[in-house]
Amino acid sequence: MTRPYLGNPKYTIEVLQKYGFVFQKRFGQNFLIDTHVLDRIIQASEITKDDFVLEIGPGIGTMTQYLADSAREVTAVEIDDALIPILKDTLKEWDNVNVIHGDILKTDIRKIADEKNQGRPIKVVANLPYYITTPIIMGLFESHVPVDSITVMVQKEVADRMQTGPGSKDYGALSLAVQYYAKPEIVANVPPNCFMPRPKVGSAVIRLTRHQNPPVTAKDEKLMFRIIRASFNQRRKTLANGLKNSQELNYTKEQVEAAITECGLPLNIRGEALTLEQFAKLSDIFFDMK
Ligand SMILES: C[S@@+](CC[C@H](N)C(=O)[O-])C[C@H]1O[C@@H](n2cnc3c(N)ncnc32)[C@H](O)[C@@H]1O
Repeated sequence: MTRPYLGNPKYTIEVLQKYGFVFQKRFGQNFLIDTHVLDRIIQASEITKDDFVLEIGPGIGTMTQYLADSAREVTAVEIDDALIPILKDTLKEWDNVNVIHGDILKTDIRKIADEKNQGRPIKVVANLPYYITTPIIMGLFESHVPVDSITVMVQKEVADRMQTGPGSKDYGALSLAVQYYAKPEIVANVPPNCFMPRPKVGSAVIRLTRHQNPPVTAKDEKLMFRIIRASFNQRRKTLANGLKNSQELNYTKEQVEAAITECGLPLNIRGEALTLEQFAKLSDIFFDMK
């Protein structure tokens, strides 16, 4: 039989009306209603029939249907109680989908990867709830869950921040953190009319392909990220001032200035001018001072 695919405004409205569904702003609910965008996400994620896919926030199951067609198996984690019976209905024709009712930030993703994919790297695909984009992505990287790639719809501005390099106004702690763990590539810009309801901001699909090994090695990864955060905390200040005034670090003015000089950088340089390599070098200098 022909499966009842969602992914266009007519079927989406039919499902919403059938269940009397009310959108919850607090859950960042903007459902995709454009088949071209769905095709582009599936294509960019390069899913094959060997892959296990984790979807975050399936909504009414629109993208889940596409993922289930392409992947070996899909697990989708959805927080909203009201969507669980809807997903049961819209996904009933697919036997390779498992829906977990819960909060992704409290979900043991490593356990899912172990049970469903024997601990091998999984693919993550999602139209993310924008209010928790950064904790979701950083949580996936920092917890060292085996992940091959993350292909996600995010706010356009956030996608730009993830992809950009030194010197740009968008460059910051998020750019460096993402680029330490993965290679970012914006694969589509998506206007508000591709969603129901329409978000107030533009969106973009970004693919983050996990590095086998980070592009730089720092003696203490956590220290390097504390230094990065401190450097961007006060954007208009120099790197030296950011580091001196940081609550997270505990270095004297003399130590900070000595480290910056040893790194071969001028004392008036700003954090946004440094590459990941330079932050790693600076972090090692501080590490050796202890
Ligand atoms: C932007 S919508 C995407 C819905 C669907 N994937 C689509 O593209 O049409 C985000 C989804 O994430 C769900 N969500 C929000 N916060 C969540 C959380 N903490 N854990 C799991 N799902 C969440 C929302 O209820 C919603 O279904």
